[in-house]
Amino acid sequence: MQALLNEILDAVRPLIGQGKVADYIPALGTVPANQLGIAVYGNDGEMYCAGDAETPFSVQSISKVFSLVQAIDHSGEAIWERLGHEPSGQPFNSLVQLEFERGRPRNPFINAGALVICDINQSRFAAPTLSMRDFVRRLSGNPQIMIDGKVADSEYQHRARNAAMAYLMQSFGNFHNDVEAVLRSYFSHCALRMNCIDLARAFCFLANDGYCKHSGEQVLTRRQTQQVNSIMATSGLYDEAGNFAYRVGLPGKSGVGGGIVAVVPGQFTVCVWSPELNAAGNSLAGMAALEMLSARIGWSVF
Ligand SMILES: NC(=O)CC[C@H](N)C(=O)O
Repeated sequence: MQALLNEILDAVRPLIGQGKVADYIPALGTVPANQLGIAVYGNDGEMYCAGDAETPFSVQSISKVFSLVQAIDHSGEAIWERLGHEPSGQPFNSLVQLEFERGRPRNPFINAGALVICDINQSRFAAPTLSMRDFVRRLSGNPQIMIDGKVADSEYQHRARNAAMAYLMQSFGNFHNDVEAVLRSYFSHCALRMNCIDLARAFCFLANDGYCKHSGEQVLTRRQTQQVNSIMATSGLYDEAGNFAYRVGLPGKSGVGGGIVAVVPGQFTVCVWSPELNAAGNSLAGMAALEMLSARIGWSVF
């Protein structure tokens, strides 16, 4: 495995230069593009990593999985009255579908859906940002994980599009808390700084029937775990979810910080990171690395 990871990173490194680091959030635009890391964490507790696997980055939309899991844990099936679990076929920050569908987002992994999930959690937690930070610290086994205040502030300064979505949903009666407060929570989740090792560990319960070994927590039931993985498989990479299923064949979740996490149910979690994105907002070299890994090991769930 170790040799394979080194080989894959060498093979995909030449792709760096062909994508574009996200700069619509100015604090992300300054991240050096020339970085590439990968971590594979087995259910047996073995960790393999290569490249910049220990360099923290902004998890961005990968946090949408943690928010969804918190919402399922604390609000249960009722959350699906507020949003769906259908792929959107639209960019992650699209507004058009939201108006047509009367303020009910297609799924929890596009921005509108994640904002509704944060609104649901805002009603449940006295301190949503701290609850989230502590949740990921437990899941990853790393008590040093922090929220990058500069990134969160930068996102809040440039919140027009996310704010538009939230206010549109409020106009349809699908938003219950103060919009600005929920936006703050959402941005602080996105601004969590974690590295590939942290994320591979934090997602391991999704490869292990909902049980997180190192924290001793049954995070989700077996059935809920299958459901979250199914939404990752159909919607985790926005309008590129089909391409990801075709090329990688695993439940996955990406973020505009350049991270992608993928789950091999019953076996492994993988996190790959490289900041340059393709046109859909997914890590360009990261996709290629996961495709090679899944092809070489025959990991597709399909
Ligand atoms: N796809 C992403 O990672 C988007 C998250 C980002 N914080 C946003 O709201 O635009």
